[in-house]
Amino acid sequence: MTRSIDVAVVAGDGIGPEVTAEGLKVLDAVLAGSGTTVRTTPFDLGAARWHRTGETLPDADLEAIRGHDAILLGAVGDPGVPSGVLERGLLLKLRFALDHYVNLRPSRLFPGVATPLAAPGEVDFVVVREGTEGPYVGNGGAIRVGTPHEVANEVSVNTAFGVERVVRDAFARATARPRKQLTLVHKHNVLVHAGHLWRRTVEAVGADFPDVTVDYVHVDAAMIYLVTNPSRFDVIVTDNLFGDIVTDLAAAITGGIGLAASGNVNPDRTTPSMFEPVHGSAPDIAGQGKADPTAAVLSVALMLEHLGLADEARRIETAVAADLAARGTAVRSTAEVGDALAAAV
Ligand SMILES: NC(=O)C1=CN([C@@H]2O[C@H](COP(=O)(O)OP(=O)(O)OC[C@H]3O[C@@H](n4cnc5c(N)ncnc54)[C@H](O)[C@@H]3O)[C@@H](O)[C@H]2O)C=CC1
Ligand SMILES: CC(C)CC(=O)C(=O)O
Ligand SMILES: [Mg+2]
Repeated sequence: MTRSIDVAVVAGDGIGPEVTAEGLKVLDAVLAGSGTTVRTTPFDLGAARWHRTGETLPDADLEAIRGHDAILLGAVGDPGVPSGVLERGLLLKLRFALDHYVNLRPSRLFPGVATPLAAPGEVDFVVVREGTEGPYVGNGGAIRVGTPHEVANEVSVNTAFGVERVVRDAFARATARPRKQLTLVHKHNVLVHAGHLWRRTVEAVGADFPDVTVDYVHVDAAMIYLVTNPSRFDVIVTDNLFGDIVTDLAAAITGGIGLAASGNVNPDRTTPSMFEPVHGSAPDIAGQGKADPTAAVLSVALMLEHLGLADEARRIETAVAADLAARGTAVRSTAEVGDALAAAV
């Protein structure tokens, strides 16, 4: 029986459209002849739309996106748009409105990939970053702006409901992995209110997962271990801000930000989940055909896995692994990498 999947595409800004084009190329190639067809709908959202109309994510677009099976996003953010307008008004609005409470960010050091680490060992962990709360909710404000007496607050919101559901998801992932180990990363020695909620929640939920070994690392020390002993991590669960920071370092130690994929997942499947590279719009290299599209391609694999197309996801990962192993020091354009991966799947 033929199956059809409907993907909303928000290519966005900077290198977003460049890497997304390669992701879609590989998506088409991997589904060719598979019995699954894909229909993609591009959404004109990002800096160009904002410049033209002043809009970031109007309700009509959000509702149209909601009707798809999944979303593929490139990146948003542009030097010509005030910082935060697109990041909050488009990207975070999508994550919050669609209740993407699990921000899934796998980190794996593929064979043959250069790492800045002296002794990496085997690196294969996943960060389960909370996606709808923390300091990113916009619970803040400023007074006396621009004066020497300015006061600016950005309050981190952590609800028992929100922490419990993401912690439970992280435990479920840990229990399904061979090592069955979960590390809570936080800063409960200082952030005692939020930190203790996270700690108590991990303790309580852990009782339902007796086969999972649990430990705790303060976020500052986690930065040490990610560099000195990343093999110690299997599943990391953490809040929205810490997870954002941890996963850029995780990318850097596993071959660079151009390889790091992510999923903004609604595990309850009441809304379409959204898949995107961990990186941003990289205005410093935009338009030069230099961006590595591998992160976007691996994000397509995460999307296929989420949609129940595990074989196709594995084929993409296998193609990426082979491509990375063969890369050496050759410099290839964005399209050359995409073409090679599309041919390989
Ligand atoms: N998910 C999203 O849409 C995100 C958007 N942003 C936005 O992107 C803009 C730029 O932010 P930055 O802090 O510079 O982060 P960035 O991730 O865009 O770039 C950081 C560094 O990584 C490099 N880089 C990024 N992606 C690459 C790729 N695929 N291949 C090779 N090199 C790559 C860039 O050239 C730059 O040197 C800002 O407007 C920011 O708010 C940042 C992070 C995530
Ligand atoms: C631009 C931020 C809202 C997002 C970000 O840096 C991320 O999700 O990694
Ligand atoms: Mg980030």
